[in-house]
Amino acid sequence: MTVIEVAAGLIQRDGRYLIARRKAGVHLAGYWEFPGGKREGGESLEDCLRRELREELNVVVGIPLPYRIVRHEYPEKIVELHFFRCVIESGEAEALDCAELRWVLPEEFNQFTFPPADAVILESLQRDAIMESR
Ligand SMILES: Nc1nc2c([nH]c(=O)n2[C@@H]2O[C@H](COP(=O)(O)OP(=O)(O)OP(=O)(O)O)[C@@H](O)[C@H]2O)c(=O)[nH]1
Ligand SMILES: [Mg+2]
Repeated sequence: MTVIEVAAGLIQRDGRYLIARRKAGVHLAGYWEFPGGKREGGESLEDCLRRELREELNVVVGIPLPYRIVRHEYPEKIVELHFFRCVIESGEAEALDCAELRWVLPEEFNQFTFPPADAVILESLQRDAIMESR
């Protein structure tokens, strides 16, 4: 099975992260996720992320900082998710290509259903928040 490369943004503001709910009719419909999408030919992962965030949210982000890479096998596909930390440089996020948007604290992540691949990232961000509050 071919591996699908995806770039996803951990967009932080005032201790909260921007999460998006996937639209009906797509892979993992209704799940909450970190905005982003598939890399297109010739594009770097950073360029991919910035394009996806423009398309999905109509925002421009500053230089994305690599956070973690997670490879996950779904029954129908293998994804390699490249998570980047970033902040919005201009624009206010709009739900252009998702069902709903929320700014949430790491301690609230458990109230939302994320794709199984995201579990390690959610735990990691929760740990970071605890460390930063010390
Ligand atoms: N964006 C994003 N995708 C994720 C996350 N976790 C996860 O398993 N995925 C999976 O990675 C793939 C990302 O593709 P996508 O559907 O966002 O791709 P895209 O924006 O390019 O849309 P497209 O399907 O219209 O080309 C999906 O199969 C999705 O289920 C996540 O936190 N963020
Ligand atoms: Mg997407």
